[in-house]
Amino acid sequence: MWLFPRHTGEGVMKIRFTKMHGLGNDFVVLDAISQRFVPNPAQARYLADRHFGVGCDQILVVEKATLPGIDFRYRIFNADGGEVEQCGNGARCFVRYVVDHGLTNKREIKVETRSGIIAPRLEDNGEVTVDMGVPRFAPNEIPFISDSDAAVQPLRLGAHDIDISVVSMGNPHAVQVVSDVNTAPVAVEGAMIESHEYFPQRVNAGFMQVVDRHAIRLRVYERGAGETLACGTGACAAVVAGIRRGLLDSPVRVSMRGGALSIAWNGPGQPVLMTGPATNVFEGEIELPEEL
Ligand SMILES: N[C@@H](CCC[C@H](N)C(=O)O)C(=O)O
Repeated sequence: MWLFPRHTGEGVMKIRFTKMHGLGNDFVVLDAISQRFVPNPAQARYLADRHFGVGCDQILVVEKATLPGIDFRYRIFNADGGEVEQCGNGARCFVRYVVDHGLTNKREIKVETRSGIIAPRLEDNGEVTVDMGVPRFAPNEIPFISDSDAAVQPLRLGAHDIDISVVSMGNPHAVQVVSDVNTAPVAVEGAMIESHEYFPQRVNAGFMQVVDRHAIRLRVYERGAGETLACGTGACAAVVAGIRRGLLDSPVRVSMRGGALSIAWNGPGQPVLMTGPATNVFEGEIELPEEL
């Protein structure tokens, strides 16, 4: 059985792309301004496939803005083909992409995403700082089935309860504190939390180890992608959860398997600032069967 249609030479589309990563969370970036292409779910899965396609955790699509005073719109598709609201590591790569490809000469850019406007800035040292917006805790904004927006809430997982903090960074996160990220049951529990019935749009599951009041270690089982080497919105959500729980003080260094981010948050009603690198890997062209 073929997992994907064979390439017959007929009905084939060629798509230009750039492969990038933010701390090992990797992306296929598409310029949908010059080549007018936005992947459908099957095409997104094909591009993301690490055996048949290019391979990535998410696909980022760069488009013209639709709102006045905004520079670009960018869209995010998980490896499972689903379109999502926000991506922290993606936001940093997006900025490097539009600057490096000469699509803008600004270093501070306003970008439309599915969950609102974000404001990334390319720093002199090549890192990118992103104003990721104000975190939300109301259950209907996650969405999470609960009548409480308490900083810690129980969640039934199989035969036991875990304590989670739910945070929306535009996209949904459930963060738990663990004693050691290396031994945390990320694959098994992460998958159970991701598709828990109390999260009707599924959720990203974070496992945070507090090192001291300004440092954590973090692993994230991402909705629609599985465990990634780093998750920008996951880092923001974990720091916000840790500060709300009285465990952390801003700024916090978040160490993940792919590297570290700096996250700052001054409390409720304030935006979260994320700073970290964005890396170009290579440029390429891939043939996409039209029947996908
Ligand atoms: N890797 C991202 C988050 C991508 C989206 C996420 N999987 C979701 O479904 O919400 C990041 O760096 O934030």
